[in-house]
Order: sequence, then structure tokens, then C-alpha cells
Amino acid sequence: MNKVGVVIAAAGQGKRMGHNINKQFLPLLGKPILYYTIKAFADWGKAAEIVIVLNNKEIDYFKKKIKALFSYSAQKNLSLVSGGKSRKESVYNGISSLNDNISYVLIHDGARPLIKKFLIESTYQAVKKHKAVSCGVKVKDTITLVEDSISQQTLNRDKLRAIQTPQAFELDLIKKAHHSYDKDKALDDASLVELLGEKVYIVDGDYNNLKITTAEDLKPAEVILKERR
Ligand SMILES: Nc1ccn([C@@H]2O[C@H](COP(=O)(O)OP(=O)(O)OP(=O)(O)O)[C@@H](O)[C@H]2O)c(=O)n1
Ligand SMILES: C[C@](O)(CO)[C@H](O)COP(=O)(O)O
Repeated sequence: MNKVGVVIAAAGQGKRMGHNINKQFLPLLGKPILYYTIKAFADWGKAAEIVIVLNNKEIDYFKKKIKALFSYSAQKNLSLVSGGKSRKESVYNGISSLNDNISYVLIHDGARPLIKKFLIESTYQAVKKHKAVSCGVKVKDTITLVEDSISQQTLNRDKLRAIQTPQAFELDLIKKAHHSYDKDKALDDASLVELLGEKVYIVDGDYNNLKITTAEDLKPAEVILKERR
């Protein structure tokens, strides 16, 4: 059986949120952001292992405030790993910790709590066919390259996608991609696979799969969650 693991990158500092608590512990309708993210993958039910990558200093806080919200059987499936300075390092620590019997890994941002089961499932189904998968939505705005406040080129919107997570890979392939490129490069996992010269298949993402980055993202996220109740 091809087993699937999940790595949730949650070891960032949430600097752009500008809050004294790390953004992933901020509440949405009374529960921490990261709780919703983990719950989506736990409820999906197909992951043999869910690895949560955390800042070392936040592991105890996580155990008290988030892990404790899950049932005993769900907790057994979760493992915790320390993160690194960059997202890439954190993901690397996560994928390296997965059991040898895992064939595929889904990598997701802890800061995307609105992920729905259909997108987890479509990413998973696609990776079994395509080996490397990312998801993205068509951009709605016109995108222009700017230098020194001067527009240089307006890009063809039809070919652009705003990339989200989950991104899914054969475990061996994503490990190879991480080993091949400099640890500090600020690239997502799919871009590392592209750099190897491998194709990354893009599935349709979800406009509601917001990444909670700045304070303005909290209200729309609560509105979306409320609608789902
Ligand atoms: N060293 C890092 C940096 C980021 N992340 C994770 O990668 C995801 C996407 O990153 P982003 O939204 O940029 O989060 P932060 O890095 O926390 O935000 P900021 O850049 O504002 O500090 C987040 O879930 C974040 O926790 C991580 O695991 N390890
Ligand atoms: C991977 C990602 O979610 C794709 O949109 C995003 O790149 C992660 O956030 P960061 O700000 O680039 O770390």
C-alpha cells in the first residue's frame, strides 16, 4: 500500500501579523488557527502520519493549547518536529522525519486553516499520477512587473496562477529536490522540484484557502468559517 504522510509547516514567526502571539495561535471563532489546519488533515482520514513542524519554544504551548483539543486517537497520529530558520528548512525537517514506509507527502502551511477536504483529496489523487503537484487559482487582478516605480511589463493573466498549499510529492522526489538546493532559498517546495527539471502538475486551488499573513486576513477567514458552520 502506498502510504501518505502530511507535513504541516508551522515554525514561522508570523512577523507580518505584527502581534505579540504567533499568528497561528490567534483565535478564529474561539479556536487557534493551527487547530483548524490540523483538524482538516486529521478529518481527511487517509494520512498515516501527520508531522507538525514547530518552533522549539512553542512546543509546550502547542501541546497545551492545540494538541489537547484533539481526541486521544487523533493525537496518536500527530508527531512534532522542530523547525528551522526558513520555511524550506522547516519542511526539510518534516519530510526527513517521516517513516520509511511513506510513499507520498502532502505539504501544507499551518497558516492556511481554511483548507477543505476536496482540495486535500484532489491533490492526493493527482500526486499518484503526476509525482509532483501544486495547487493554484487563476489571478483576478492584472499583474505587472515594476522597477523603480515604472511598469516594465504586464503579464498574460491567463497563464498565471496564485500558488497555494497543499503541495504533494513522491517522498523520494521532494527529498532529492530539498537536498539539491541551498537551504536558504525562499522558494516553495514545488519550485524546488521545478529546478530539478521535473514537471509539477497544477490542480485548481480554492479562493477560500487563504493564507493568514496580515491582520486583514483574520476577518474574512472568520466569515468563511462561520458560513461553514
Ligand atoms: N521558518 C519557517 C518559516 C515559515 N514556516 C511556515 O510556513 C508557512 C507559510 O509562511 P508565512 O505565512 O510566511 O508565515 P511566517 O513565516 O510565520 O510569516 P512572516 O513571514 O510574516 O514571519 C507558515 O505556516 C509558517 O509557520 C515554517 O514552518 N518555518
Ligand atoms: C507556499 C506558499 O503558501 C505558496 O503560496 C507560500 O509561498 C508560503 O509563504 P511564504 O510567505 O512564501 O513563506
